[in-house]
Amino acid sequence: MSTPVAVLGAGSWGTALAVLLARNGVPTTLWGRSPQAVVDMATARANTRYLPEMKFPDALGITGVIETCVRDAGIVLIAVPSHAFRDLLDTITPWVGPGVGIAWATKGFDPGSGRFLHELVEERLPGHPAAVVTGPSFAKEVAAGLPTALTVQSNDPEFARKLARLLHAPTFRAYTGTDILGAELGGAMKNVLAVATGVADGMELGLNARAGLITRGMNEILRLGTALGAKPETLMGLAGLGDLVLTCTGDLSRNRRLGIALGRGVPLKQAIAEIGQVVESIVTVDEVVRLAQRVGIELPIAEHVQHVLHEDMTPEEGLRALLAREQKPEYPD
Ligand SMILES: NC(=O)C1=CN([C@@H]2O[C@H](COP(=O)(O)OP(=O)(O)OC[C@H]3O[C@@H](n4cnc5c(N)ncnc54)[C@H](O)[C@@H]3O)[C@@H](O)[C@H]2O)C=CC1
Ligand SMILES: O=C(CO)COP(=O)(O)O
Repeated sequence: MSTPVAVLGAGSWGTALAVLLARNGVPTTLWGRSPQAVVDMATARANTRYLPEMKFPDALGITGVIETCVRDAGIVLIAVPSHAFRDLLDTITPWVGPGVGIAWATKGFDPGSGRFLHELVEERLPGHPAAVVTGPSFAKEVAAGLPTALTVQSNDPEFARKLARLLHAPTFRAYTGTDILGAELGGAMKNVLAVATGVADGMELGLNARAGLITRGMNEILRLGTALGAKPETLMGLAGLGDLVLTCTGDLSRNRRLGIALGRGVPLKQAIAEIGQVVESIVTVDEVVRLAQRVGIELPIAEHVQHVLHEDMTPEEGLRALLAREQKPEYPD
């Protein structure tokens, strides 16, 4: 029998991954925080709030009891928002068995400390195989069975291969690698940059502006990533460029939709409420800017997204300030 997997977090992404695993014949249990949501999912055999279109296979277990779920697992896959990651990890740490692999599909940093999620995992569960599962993957498209490619980057190549094998399906390709930091950085930064392209599109600034922002955004990912030790190939791969393109151009993206709403003049609070799901850029932007300041890297687009999200700069002022920056070489010689 295949390794049992506990998927923690029953939002749209945790649900999609759990269903994918269960359809592949992997014994999978999906844990949700809300008792009512757990009852509803068990009754409807679907996550009617977050991903109604994806019916649960009979074999998928649903639970509200996190301790048993984690104790019974050979792999724990965390899919809660980044703001909930540290507390969840602290909760489950005593129940994780020896050698159990820890994976996460969360995109972002530990808010407040700005630490990478893999640092939290390695600190609490030293010696365990650890992996980030990331890449261009809208839950709704996975639910619809549309072709998707993502990457599993791990400190343990055997664990990466195993997890990728469990996820791999006829319309779901899972690649592997060893650059956790690069993959995490790409997945976090693309959310911030998607707000910028969303703002430009909301202001109807045209396709040239969108392409310019995506490309200069990629430059920001590359500069910060390589300064922190990420591999350029990871940043130019599924976890970086791939997810940047998806999130900056795909209207299913909540981060892009936030930008579009702001660009159209919708107030921040109203835009967040209308989206009604996690919008990671709101917390991630502060950590990205802080991280860049720590290593002395300027990130004009990310910094202006921060001004617009948190410092009362209007989208118009943000874009005008970006355009008014001094002329410079496209990249250092
Ligand atoms: N939806 C997508 O297409 C993708 C999402 N992701 C990432 O997955 C993570 C989760 O996002 P989604 O599932 O999309 O969010 P969502 O907005 O669809 O659902 C959030 C879920 O997290 C749960 N939650 C919130 N606080 C919690 C806590 N303290 N403890 C436990 N559960 C808690 C909520 O009850 C809800 O079930 C994010 O980091 C996101 O960037 C990554 C790839 C694709
Ligand atoms: O990470 C995602 C796709 O890869 C989902 O993006 P949003 O969180 O912007 O919806």
